[in-house]
Amino acid sequence: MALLDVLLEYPLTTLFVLSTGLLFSRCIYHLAFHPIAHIPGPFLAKITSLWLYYHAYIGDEATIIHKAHTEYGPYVRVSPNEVDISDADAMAPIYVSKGGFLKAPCYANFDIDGHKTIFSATDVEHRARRAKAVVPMFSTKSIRENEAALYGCADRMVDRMEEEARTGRPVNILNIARSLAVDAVSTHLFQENYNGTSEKGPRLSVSAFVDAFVAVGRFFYLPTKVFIWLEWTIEKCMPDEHTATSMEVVDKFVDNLVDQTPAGSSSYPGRLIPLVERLEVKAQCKDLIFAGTDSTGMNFATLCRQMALNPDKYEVLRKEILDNANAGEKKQDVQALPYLSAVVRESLRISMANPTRLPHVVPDSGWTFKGTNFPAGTIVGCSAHELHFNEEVFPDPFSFYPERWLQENPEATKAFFAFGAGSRACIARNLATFELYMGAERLVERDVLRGARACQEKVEIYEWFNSSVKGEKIELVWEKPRV
Ligand code: HEM
Repeated sequence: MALLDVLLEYPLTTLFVLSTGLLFSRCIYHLAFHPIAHIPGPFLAKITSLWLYYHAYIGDEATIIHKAHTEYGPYVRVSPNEVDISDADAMAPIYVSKGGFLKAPCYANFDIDGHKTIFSATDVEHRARRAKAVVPMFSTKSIRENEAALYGCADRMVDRMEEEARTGRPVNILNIARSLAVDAVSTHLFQENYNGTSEKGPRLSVSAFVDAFVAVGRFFYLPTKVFIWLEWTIEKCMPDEHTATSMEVVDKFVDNLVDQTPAGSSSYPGRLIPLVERLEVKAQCKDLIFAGTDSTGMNFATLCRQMALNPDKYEVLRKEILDNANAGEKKQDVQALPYLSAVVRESLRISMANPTRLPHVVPDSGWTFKGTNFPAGTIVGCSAHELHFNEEVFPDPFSFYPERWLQENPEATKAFFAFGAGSRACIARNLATFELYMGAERLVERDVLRGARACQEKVEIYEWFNSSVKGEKIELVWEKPRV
């Protein structure tokens, strides 16, 4: 009774002592008794998820986790219940075998307008119904049948780059690469060209919309309820005119597209209309505009920048492409050209369009990997940053060196993670790869990159789920403007 009297007499002190005690015992639990207490990691990451939230927010997640791997080895506990694995052998069990582990619940933070998308859905059945309807559009056959329209997009992109190069001012090739990407996605999947390549402004009309989704990556790991609340607060307290305008432009494009698409049409929205309500079809289309514009844009801009930085490699590529163009009956499909293939792969390896972990959940049966136990419910994953910059597999990993792909190299092939892996790997990898090949082919054929110089010494990024280029520019300048 006496203790109770003391506690009631000093309520604030009591509250403080109780909450400190609770917090302390929670830390002890996470450090010593949690089912993954045996996995090493930074002290703060072991006791609280705030460590991961913070590094995701400031955009140095991949770098800081890399440092932790050098200290702790291939498994790093990055939050009380989450492990980052820097071993390519882990890709098969996590992402591939028997459909792989399920995506982690935090993918719900990428839902659009309250709808689960093909990308964000964690439920296999939910995703499968929608994906089955649209997956034929991503086949090589379907892309080949639409080749002429897609090359039209590439030609307009080259015209635009040539026109901007002539000004003698720095040219934001990220903007131009994004315009190719949005045109290719809309032309092929929506059967309606967004026409980004014909825009004249310094920033593509779709860019602020895309960047707003990219910025969701800052909060990727937050519990979804917290995320929704935070997003709402940011929108209300810090409205951004650019983003609002861009959202409106994209909404209008998608509204018209979906409202005018008849059920049974062979386009992407037409295939979804019989299955789900139109509001969801619109959300699925917006998801493609985001996913398709951002990653392909970043990769194509990286390819152009690397060609400008490496004139000797550019000459090798140009010779291969011109020889092929003049080969008459022996002309090969561009995707069979070895040096171009190596340039595309190396750009995908080095671009860091998606640098961080793709988190999945260990199933009820638990998982033992190379003698280490990961209990059911643990979130595990690999990242492109760890796999692509592993110097044992890719010597001098930060250098652009297409030649590393010219010889058979099973270790490098195994570690290639640009599109993820397994059943949830990028649904559009054929389309994205085709865009990179045809864009490069057309640019090099017309010799547009000759004389281009990279303006930035280094392209710095926020290491979010989809990386964001600091300053939103990757610039080249043509010192002797092309005539
Ligand atoms: C070079 C360009 C691209 C790269 C590097 C890329 C990368 C990725 C990666 C890493 C994933 C796996 C994400 C995860 O498991 O969490 C993914 C999934 C996805 N991507 Fe891409 N992507 C590219 C282009 C595209 C394009 C052009 C589109 C749409 C037109 C697209 C649509 C999607 C969708 C819908 C998913 C979810 C697939 C699923 O979960 O079933 N991507 N992409």
